[in-house]
Order: sequence, then C-alpha cells, then structure tokens
Amino acid sequence: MIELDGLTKRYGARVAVDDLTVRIEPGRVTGFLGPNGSGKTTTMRCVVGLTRPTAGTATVLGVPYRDLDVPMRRVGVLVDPRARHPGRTARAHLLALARSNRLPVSRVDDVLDLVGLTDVAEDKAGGFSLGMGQRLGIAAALLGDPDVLLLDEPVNGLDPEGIRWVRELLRDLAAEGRTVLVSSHLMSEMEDTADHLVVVGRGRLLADAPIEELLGARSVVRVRTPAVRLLAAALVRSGAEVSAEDDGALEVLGLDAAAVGEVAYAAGVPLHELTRVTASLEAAYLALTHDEVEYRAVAR
Ligand SMILES: Nc1ncnc2c1ncn2[C@@H]1O[C@H](COP(=O)(O)OP(=O)(O)OP(=O)(O)O)[C@@H](O)[C@H]1O
Repeated sequence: MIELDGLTKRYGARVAVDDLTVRIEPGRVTGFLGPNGSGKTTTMRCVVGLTRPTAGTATVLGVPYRDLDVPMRRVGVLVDPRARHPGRTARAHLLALARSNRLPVSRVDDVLDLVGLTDVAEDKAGGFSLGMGQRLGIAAALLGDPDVLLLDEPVNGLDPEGIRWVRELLRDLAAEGRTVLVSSHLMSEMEDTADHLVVVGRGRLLADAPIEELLGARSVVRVRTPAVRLLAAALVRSGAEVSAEDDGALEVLGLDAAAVGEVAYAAGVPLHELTRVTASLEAAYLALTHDEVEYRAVAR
C-alpha cells in the first residue's frame, strides 16, 4: 500500500505535484499515467524519499519510506536506470547492492536469471543497451523480494519481447499480493498491464479508477434506423447527447444500449442496428489529458 495525502512539490513558481491524494492498493497493477512533465517521476521520488515534498505526505506500508528498517526488503524502486557504476559488471553491481542493504547474496543470481541477464552477468554495465539497463534496474528493484514496487517507465527502451516480459512480470508480482505502481506516458503500454489507473495532468489528479470504469465512462451506443429524425428527437428528450455519423448511424452518449432500445420501442421506431461501442483506452486517456498537456507540438 502506498498512500499520498495532499502531496505537493513546487520548484520555485512551478508546481510539479499539486495536492495529490491517492491510495495505491496491493494485489493489482496500478498504472500511473500522465503526459510528459505531469509530475509522475517527482511523485515517485517523493514516495521513496529522494525528493522532499513542499507539503503533504507520502507513506509506504503505513510509514514514511525513511522509517522503513531495511527499505529494499519492503520497497523495490526503479527511478533512474542509469544509476549504476559503468565500470562494474552486472553481477558486481547487484552484489554491492545486496551487501550494502544486508540482503542475501544468493538473491543476486536469482534476479539475474529472472530478468534474463545471466549470460551477460560478467559484462560491464557501462556497455549495456538501454533495454539491458532497464532489466538490470528491475533486477535491483527485485533484489530484496519487496512487498511494494515503484517502477518509473520500466519498458522505456525495451523491444516488444521485453515489453511483454515486463507486463507478465508485473502481473505475476501483483497476483502474489504485492503493490505495483508503474508509470508511463503511453496509454498503449498500460492497456494490457494495469488493472487500475491513476491519471495526472500538470501535477493534478485527473482520474483514479479501474480501467473498465474509465472505458465505460467513454462508451457510446451506435444505432441505425430509417426514422433518424424521430429517434434522435426521442433520445434527446430522454436526456441523451446524439450525433449523426457520416454513414447515417446515430452515436448516442448518456444512455446504455437497453435504454436506447426502449426509447426506440416507445417511439415506435424500427431499429436496424444497436451496438455498444467501447472507446479505446487511448481515446479515453487523450480526452482526459487533452487540456493538461504541458508541451504540445504547434502546427505550422
Ligand atoms: N529538480 C527539478 N527542478 C526544477 N523543476 C523540476 C525538477 N524536477 C522536475 N521538475 C519539473 O517538474 C515537472 C514535473 O516533472 P516530472 O519529471 O515529475 O514529470 P513526469 O510526469 O515524470 O514526466 P515524463 O513523462 O517526461 O518523465 C516538470 O515541469 C519538470 O520540468
């Protein structure tokens, strides 16, 4: 469990995190989403004590991170995959971490195996590709077999096979009852990974809901009838928002498919199609964050 209560971080006049209050529950993967510069990294850094909040609090397993006895046993963190000595081998890097954090050195080979780096364990980490660096960062986060994982953009630089691997790993870790918080600025990465989404824009909370709920809120009903005007008027009277599609169908927002069918029946209108259309998560996300994008390409 991770709890943020009024968490705020300002850098001069810039508000990086703005009064965030959220509980990240165990047993599921929570996607932490927002456009570039929306405060995700700053929030994670506040949780693990790397950045001091201006106001509010962040706790992990009920206490501030700095009060945890052996933090790596409780919380695994990936915030900067470049945080390693380039001259050390992957194994030496993990061994140093294990020793300095009083973790069993036997875990080193376990996590190297888990992240698929056993064959390059004796190679210097400075020569690693971005994707290999991410794997090493994930290995370090898992070294203490922690209850809580915070991973900032873990699939950055990974190839499709690597992305699938991270996805399955995170789902397995959550299924074991751990708290898994994973940030990304790309909705598509989260669609098959997260159960729950926390969406931020300009440091503020925009949504905190299960993925299905975010999708449901954006779903519409597509309906086709020869009596278009009659049905549109009846639907509007019932409180729906109706728009005409290019192909002659109507798109109805605010009523579910059953309600649309009943309105049509009551109005004596025949239906040739009645379909619930679920918006893609990408569309739901873009609609949520549209006004909150910090850096937008200007059309010329
Ligand atoms: N050390 C710092 N000093 C000044 N401003 C900072 C600092 N760290 C972050 N910021 C600013 O705070 C805001 C939030 O940045 P942050 O890195 O937390 O966003 P993010 O959501 O993680 O972005 P991205 O998806 O690009 O990684 C940005 O406007 C950033 O420029």
